[in-house]
Amino acid sequence: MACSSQSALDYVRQARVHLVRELKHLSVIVENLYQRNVFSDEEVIIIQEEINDYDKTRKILDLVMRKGEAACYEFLRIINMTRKRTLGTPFLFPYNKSGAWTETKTFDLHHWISCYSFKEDTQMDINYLQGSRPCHRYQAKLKSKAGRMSNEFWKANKYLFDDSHKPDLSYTPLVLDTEGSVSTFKIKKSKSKKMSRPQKLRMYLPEEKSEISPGDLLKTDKNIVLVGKAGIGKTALTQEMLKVWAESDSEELDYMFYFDMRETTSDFMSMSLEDLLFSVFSEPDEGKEEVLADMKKNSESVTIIFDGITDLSSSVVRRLVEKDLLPDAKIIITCRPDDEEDFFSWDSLRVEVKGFSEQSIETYLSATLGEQKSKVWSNLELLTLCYVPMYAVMVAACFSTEDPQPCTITEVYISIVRFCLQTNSNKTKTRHLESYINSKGMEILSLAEVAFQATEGKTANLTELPCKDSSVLSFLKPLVIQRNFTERYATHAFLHYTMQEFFAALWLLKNPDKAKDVLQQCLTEGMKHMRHLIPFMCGLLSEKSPSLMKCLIPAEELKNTSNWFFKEMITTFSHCLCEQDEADTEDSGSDVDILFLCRCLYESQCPDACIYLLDKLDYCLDLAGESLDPYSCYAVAYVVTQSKEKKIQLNLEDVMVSEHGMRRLFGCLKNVQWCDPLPRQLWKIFLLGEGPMDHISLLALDGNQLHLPVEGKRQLFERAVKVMQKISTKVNVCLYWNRPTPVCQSLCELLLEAWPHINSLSFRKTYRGPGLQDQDQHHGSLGREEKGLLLDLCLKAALHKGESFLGVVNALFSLFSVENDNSNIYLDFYQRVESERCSSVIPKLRALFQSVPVWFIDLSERKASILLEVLKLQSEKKQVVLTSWSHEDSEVRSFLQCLPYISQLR
Ligand SMILES: Nc1ncnc2c1ncn2[C@@H]1O[C@H](COP(=O)(O)OP(=O)(O)OP(=O)(O)O)[C@@H](O)[C@H]1O
Repeated sequence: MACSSQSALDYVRQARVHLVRELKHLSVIVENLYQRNVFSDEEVIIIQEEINDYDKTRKILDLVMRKGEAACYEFLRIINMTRKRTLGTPFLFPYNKSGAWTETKTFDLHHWISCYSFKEDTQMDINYLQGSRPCHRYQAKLKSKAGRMSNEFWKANKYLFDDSHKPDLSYTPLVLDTEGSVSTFKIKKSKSKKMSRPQKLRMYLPEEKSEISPGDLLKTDKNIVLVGKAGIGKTALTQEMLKVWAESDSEELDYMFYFDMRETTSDFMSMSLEDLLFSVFSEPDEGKEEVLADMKKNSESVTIIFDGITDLSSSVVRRLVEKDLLPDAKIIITCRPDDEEDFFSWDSLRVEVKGFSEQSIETYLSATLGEQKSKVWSNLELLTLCYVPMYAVMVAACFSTEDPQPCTITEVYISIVRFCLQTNSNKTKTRHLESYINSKGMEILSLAEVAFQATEGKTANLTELPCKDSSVLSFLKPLVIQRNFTERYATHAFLHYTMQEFFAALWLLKNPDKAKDVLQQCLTEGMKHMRHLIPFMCGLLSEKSPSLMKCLIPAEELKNTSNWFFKEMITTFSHCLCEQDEADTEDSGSDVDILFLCRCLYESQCPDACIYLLDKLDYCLDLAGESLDPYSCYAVAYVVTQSKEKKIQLNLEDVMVSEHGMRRLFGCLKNVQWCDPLPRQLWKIFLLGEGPMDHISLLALDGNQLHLPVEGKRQLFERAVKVMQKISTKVNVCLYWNRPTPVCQSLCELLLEAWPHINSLSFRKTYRGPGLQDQDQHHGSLGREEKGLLLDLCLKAALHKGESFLGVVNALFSLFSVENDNSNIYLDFYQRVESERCSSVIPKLRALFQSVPVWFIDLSERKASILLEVLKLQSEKKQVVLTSWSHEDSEVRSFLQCLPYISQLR
């Protein structure tokens, strides 16, 4: 290696003979030398006047060497920084396998320049021109076009979102698989045990194996085939590559072109390279020939993207792909799996675009929906549907609108179908879409038919493809099924199973005679999966649905079907619900429950059908034990809200609801009977729910009352304390006993901590004890349980509350409304202290008992010895009123011992 003290002049001189032969892009070298003030204007002219490149090179070298050491050093720097262009392609063979220089006649200028040891100087930041000015200007033009195209691509779908919720759409990482071969589209017939529906749906989510970014793909110098299903993100990926390139600040002179083959294929047929690059994409503002020549000479600096290629019928595209034109250019093509065949033998990197991983779906939904994300996130069907980015856009767009516009699941699917058709009809304007759907009616309905047959046959593989129309194919992906080692067959499947169910429902509406059978099938063990078609049928029958249906099935036919369908469905399913109730089995096998019916009716948006169902259910919706995602809450709230004249009885025992769902349910509570145990159920849901809940609204709903059971999870009571501490007004606490039991420790702790925030305490018993009715016991005499609770609390206060004990006990007495009867409760308290052997607190009781002016005692019920102990504790004699007498001698004797402490006896 040369050392830094090495003379630049000598270094150039030694290589002069090779440089004269090899140097390329002389204009670049001259321009850089001129910029660095090595050459003057006159010298540049002198060089340009030389006739051929050989003479030009000699002139440059001679002039530089004549100018001495500094000029040669500058020359070497320029060669070093522009070596890719000025030294041409490097030779590899002068080195042996271990990298040592071998005797050879060829002098490698790349090696030569890399051996010169440059000073650690500031020139690193200087921009050296890599090509002529027109080339650099053209590169800048292409970069600005690439940036613009990418921006326009991401903006194009913004119109789908509500004006108030327009998100900034941008690239979200896609799962890119470079390991798979064509066979990744194969699926093996699994003999493993049956999977549940959630398991099956989760299978759609691709797993991220190794993260590959668009930037990584740009860096590889291989050609690339991006293969993926319709709407999976191939164009988005190429647009992101354009953006990354446009924003890169590398000094390299390179060029990038993008062609949307769906838009331009027909024009490409007989085009020249120049026309393709300059006329179709972008024309240089100056030096057209020079730019084209530069690209031809340095074809490794050209990248061309052909997006959505279906064949190689255009000769210019074929010649580029086959390396007949621009042999070192990097060609990137995107195609759907069906069209990949033409590129099997192409020397390229195959990248399968697999869509969004679960993580990316979350990122995408957070970016587009923010907090509203939970509406989609909690619904596995919709969540897994979003692995196809084109579907994710529509899901996000549908849910981006806030209430009062309800969005049913069917509406989301209809929007997706319309969006796919629009994209596939070569971006037909929305206003032309209707006629496009009309013209494709046959194809769409034939797809619906195969969807129905497959669903009925419990398979996702479509036995036969209805047609090869692209509008139909955009919902499908090709599959190769491996029957055994030797046998395979090609088929198709929907991009998502729920899409198949949607189309199957569509077919049923075209063939309503079959719908009755399907309703019956839903109730059988073997065919219960058919129930997933019913909500879609209801949604498609809805008069509010966007106009997909009217393009496919005459409105009259739909009306005829809806006239009987909802009633038939409710009768069939509610009958099955009654049978379940009678059999009282948890698992009837049909999986049709009230929640399912509510979902169907929400999809239908049909108030009459809701009333029909409520009537069948006696206006009672029992949702006990259900887990209600936000969508289910929308559905329940919708059904309840339809009952304007009669209030609904709602059972929410042990129901799980998210905060978002709760907000929905709140809206319908005015139509619900507000009585036990609903308030307690709601408080339980609120306090045990995840995420922040709107406690203020719940308190406001019911006279500032907080309802709590006397037994429950610790978290329930801990959160209740926090709620009470947070709000400024005191709350009215209502405690529920649903069996005769002491209250749990956590409740005691709550009351001892939160009593300053409690305005009143009331008690309700929801059990029927001997001689007891359902009770609502407010102030007044205490029942056994309440008294037990009060004494527990007083004892705990005595044990743990130190100085503040008196204040706490008095506050508790007043909360339990026992002022008028206090002497009895004091005796009870003393008795409890003794029985618990807490003698250490007895001295504390003196101050408490001091305030009692008269002691009342019923000797038929209480031992006189207790009175004696209590009287002894006090420093002065007290009045005693004896309300009943004991006939036991020992009691009489005990009482006589009290006399010295009594001032007056009545
Ligand atoms: N990585 C991504 N990040 C965010 N949105 C994406 C992404 N990929 C795709 N999308 C969204 O999905 C829509 C469809 O994607 P795209 O056009 O890239 O699909 P495609 O694979 O090229 O489909 P086709 O085969 O029909 O051409 C895009 O308009 C874009 O809104």
